Amino acid sequence: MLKVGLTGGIGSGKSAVAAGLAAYGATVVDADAIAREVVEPGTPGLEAVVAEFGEGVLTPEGRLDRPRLGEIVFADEDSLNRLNAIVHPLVGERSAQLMEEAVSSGVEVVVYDVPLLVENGLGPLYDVVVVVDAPDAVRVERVATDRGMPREQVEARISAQADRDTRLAAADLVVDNSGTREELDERVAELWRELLKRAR
Ligand SMILES: CC(C)(COP(=O)(O)OP(=O)(O)OC[C@H]1O[C@@H](n2cnc3c(N)ncnc32)[C@H](O)[C@@H]1O)[C@@H](O)C(=O)NCCC(=O)NCCS
Ligand SMILES: Nc1ncnc2c1ncn2[C@@H]1O[C@H](COP(=O)(O)OP(=O)(O)OP(=O)(O)O)[C@@H](O)[C@H]1O
Repeated sequence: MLKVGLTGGIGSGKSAVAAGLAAYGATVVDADAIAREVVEPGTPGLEAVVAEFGEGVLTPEGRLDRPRLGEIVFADEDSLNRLNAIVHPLVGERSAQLMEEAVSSGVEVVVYDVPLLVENGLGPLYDVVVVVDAPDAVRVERVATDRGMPREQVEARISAQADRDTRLAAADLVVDNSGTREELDERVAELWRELLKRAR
């Protein structure tokens, strides 16, 4: 069994690679999805976020207003640190549980898909660290076009993350996603062959 840490900056194509690996048979644990679950209505996580940032970060329906909170925290490092201090321990705990379940299920490859692997020093927890890489300008364009996020917001998130060279320095394997989706599919097929080799 091989434990893979999969990371990449915003818009690198990390989720696309994770989906490809899942299709080949890997079990994927998704940190972004867990980070959403731990602040669902009725959770201690959401209560803690509201205690820190006020009712202004809730929608009229009482859900977390994610774009609003994003505007606040990615414009101010201190706010981002305070949000991370609430959410990251909850994500860490739930992820560890799910990773353990996946490992004991007997699957060959378990992938933890996490944007902040390098920033949070999580590399040593994995047998292999895979970095999905594309130039910053390409990432900004993809997220702005596909997700409709304002370019300045994408740029602010890039600034809040490790820079490209720092992330690449932590990689055991790099998936280049500067090209087309078809080229990415080919890279993912190669990656899967390499991971299976290392798992066996
Ligand atoms: C600020 C929030 C509400 C904005 O929500 P939104 O739906 O707009 O973005 P989403 O959560 O889907 O994240 C999209 C991408 O933004 C980047 N990003 C998110 N959180 C962070 C962070 N704390 N630091 C740097 N980049 C981040 C990542 O590349 C991520 O893949 C949300 O990102 C959040 O709660 N962040 C703190 C928790 C966290 O660090 N999550 C990341 C995985 S643990
Ligand atoms: N090779 C590619 N060519 C064009 N678009 C791509 C390519 N790879 C990914 N995309 C698109 O770019 C966007 C970002 O990709 P994806 O969501 O996989 O990135 P991510 O690294 O998971 O981002 P985030 O950190 O925001 O979760 C998506 O809309 C995706 O469909």
